[in-house]
Amino acid sequence: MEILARLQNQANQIKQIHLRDLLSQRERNQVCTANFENILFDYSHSKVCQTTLDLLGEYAISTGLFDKIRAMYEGQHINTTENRAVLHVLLRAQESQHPQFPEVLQIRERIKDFAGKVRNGEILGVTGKPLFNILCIGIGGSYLGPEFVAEALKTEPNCMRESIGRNLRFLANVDPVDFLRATHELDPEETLVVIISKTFTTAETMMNARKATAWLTSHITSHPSEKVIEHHVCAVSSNLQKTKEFGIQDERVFGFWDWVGGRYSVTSAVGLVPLYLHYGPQIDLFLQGANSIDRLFLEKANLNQWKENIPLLMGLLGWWNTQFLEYSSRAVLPYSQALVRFAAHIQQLDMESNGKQCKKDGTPVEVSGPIVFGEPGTNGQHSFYQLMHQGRIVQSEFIGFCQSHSSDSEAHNELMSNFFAQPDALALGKTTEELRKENCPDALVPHKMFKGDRPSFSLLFPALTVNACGQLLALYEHRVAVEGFLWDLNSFDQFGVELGKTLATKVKQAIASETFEGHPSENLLLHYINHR
Ligand SMILES: O=P(O)(O)OC[C@H]1O[C@H](O)[C@H](O)[C@@H](O)[C@@H]1O
Repeated sequence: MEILARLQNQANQIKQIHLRDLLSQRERNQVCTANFENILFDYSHSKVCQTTLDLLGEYAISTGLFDKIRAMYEGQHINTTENRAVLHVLLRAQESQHPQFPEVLQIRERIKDFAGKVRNGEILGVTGKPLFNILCIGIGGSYLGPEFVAEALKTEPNCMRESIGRNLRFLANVDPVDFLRATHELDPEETLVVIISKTFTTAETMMNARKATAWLTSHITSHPSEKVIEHHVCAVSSNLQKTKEFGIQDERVFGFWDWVGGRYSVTSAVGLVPLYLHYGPQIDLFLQGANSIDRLFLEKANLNQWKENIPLLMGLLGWWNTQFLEYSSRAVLPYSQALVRFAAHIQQLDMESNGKQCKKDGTPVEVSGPIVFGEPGTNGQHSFYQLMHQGRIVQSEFIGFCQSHSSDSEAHNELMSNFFAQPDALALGKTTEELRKENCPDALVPHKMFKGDRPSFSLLFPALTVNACGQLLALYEHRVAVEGFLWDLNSFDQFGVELGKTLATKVKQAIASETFEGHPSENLLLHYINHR
């Protein structure tokens, strides 16, 4: 029988076996783990057994998954619709034969040198003040990843020390309110604006960039505006022509390459410029962490070792859950307030990569990437976990840390007790018999029972160090790639974001001329004009 049919058979069978029963098999549970540098990946709470794993491995081989992974690292143009390589792994490589690697190192060194000089006061604002504030302007991939990392490291003890007296702000939304919030109480004389845009044409970013330069030059009037921009603005982009046109000197522009996709650009200058400016050389460890997972992912992409390859397992399980068990949504649940912006980054990474309608060859797909959402625990428990326990079945991904950034071990234990309890509650549920034993009134039994059988996996790290933050990033980048490879999608383009942008331009013209007759949104537009 064809492998896909056998997987389908296996899915039909395992759907009949409650997770309670799967979890009662201690030997099975012990097999359902992988460990790398003391990161424990435990997928015993997923709907898989030994046979499922064997079939998933067989499918991975038959579909050329390992070759696809190697092709990515080799720089083959796997982003076929844009004819580009996908080489974000090169950005954190320690060594490489790739012809562009010297350039990668050179930019990295330039960023570190520039950041070091800003931090030690060698580079000052135009009026001679230190540049304590970094205002990053960018959106989508030029914003979400850097913000997740900046937040994750805010309370990491070394980073906390390195960033005393400094401010790192992000401005993404074209909503003028975001501008007000991002610049609130910032002294322009002490502010360095970093304009981050791969294309340097994104409407929101360009509008905010123009506003920010106007904000700087209107406040700092002691010097000509070109001088103010020269001292207070730098850029990250792969479009050096556009940065020049904007008036930014080349030595203040940190480039990257078309083989770095926006949502995969955290370890390019997109993330490195803000992060080195704010946290200093600590960020070396972030790159090392990402690199350690890159090596794991590549080195164990083979027949004998794939069960030790955590990102590959995460991808296989995600694909299995979505394609065969038909769970259409996924919750990313870090038990760490420091990861407050992690889910936002993963939403873009996952949904922009794998939310696709056709395969690489253009044939339509019925199922592709799931809906992704998330929130740190325990906050999420008091919000949407109700649905996860008694409503729809959501593939849940728990991320926890043995040690906290804080020395309050009592509160950390409290947090982590929830991290351990929730996957059990989802999987085991609570039966009517159990409720009756507790003398639950009959009328309440249907409301209080939990069917259970809801799958999850858990990633347990020793601590949210700078290194671990890089590891976490790379784990998710590669799991998304694996799922895309299994579906045979191009996970590296994003044509689905274009139509809305085009229509917005037309609406802007309609608003300017106040002509909406026959417009599909005529009702709303008229209301807007009348009430603005
Ligand atoms: O970095 P930029 O060129 O400004 O692009 C910013 C973002 O906008 C686009 O619309 C895409 O949806 C994202 O993938 C991209 O990261």
